[in-house]
Amino acid sequence: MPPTASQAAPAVVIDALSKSYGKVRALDGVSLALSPGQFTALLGPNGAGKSTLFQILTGLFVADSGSVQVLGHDLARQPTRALAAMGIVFQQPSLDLDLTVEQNLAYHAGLHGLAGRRARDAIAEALALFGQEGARSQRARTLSGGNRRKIEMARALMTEPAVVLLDEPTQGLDPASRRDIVEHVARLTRERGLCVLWATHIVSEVEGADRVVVLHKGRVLDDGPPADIVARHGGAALEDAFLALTGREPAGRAA
Ligand SMILES: Nc1ncnc2c1ncn2[C@@H]1O[C@H](COP(=O)(O)OP(=O)(O)OP(=O)(O)O)[C@@H](O)[C@H]1O
Repeated sequence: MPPTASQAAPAVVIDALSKSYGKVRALDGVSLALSPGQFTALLGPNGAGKSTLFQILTGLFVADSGSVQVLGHDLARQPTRALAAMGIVFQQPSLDLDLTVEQNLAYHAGLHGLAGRRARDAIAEALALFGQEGARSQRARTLSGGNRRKIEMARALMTEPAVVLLDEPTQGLDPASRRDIVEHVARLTRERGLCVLWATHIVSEVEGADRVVVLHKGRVLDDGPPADIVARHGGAALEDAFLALTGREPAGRAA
């Protein structure tokens, strides 16, 4: 029997990570271990530190202190190996809208040393994961916002990463597209044993996550399955617990 997410060795270990911008402490001693096969939501309001954590995990920023290990590779000492294990979907859309979907993915494949038939196969497989085979020859500009996001996710998965980081990946999408994308990624997490970290401030999209890490003012305030967080902090739903944790009472409870 394969190990469950909680039994498997962590794919990512974040230890006591801190980062300040001048006097603003964006991350204050954040520690997390992320498991394969687990969809972890990093839930925090604006300014919580989510993007700062992602920028450190993706090697764009260096932490003031603390460490990150990805599949046992230290991000500071072995960045190439650590980064090679990760697929990333950035908060800002990043497709070249004047290129076709295939050209966008082929460019990314080339950056990862995939060419010729291997690249074509990887592109076809990645597009199929998100039901986007038919978009292959279309210019990215002609796709809906939701489908552009799916192409970015296909691109992130094309190199078969063990770890997938998504920073507010549903920004600007309508509720139906958001739900569709969350369900897609949750299914792939289970089927492929991915280690997924999904940052968002939208509570409703992560109610079905395996685990929710609540980040506020650079600190982890709670961490666990959504039902456990709700039970610990009261209220009827994750949103109530989130508002209580981050110091903003649910509207119904305001005096
Ligand atoms: N480049 C920067 N220079 C100065 N302060 C910054 C910089 N980037 C972020 N901050 C500050 O660091 C804190 C954490 O910001 P960060 O963008 O990481 O949060 P976030 O949770 O991603 O927010 P959002 O949901 O709004 O994107 C905030 O107080 C923010 O104003």
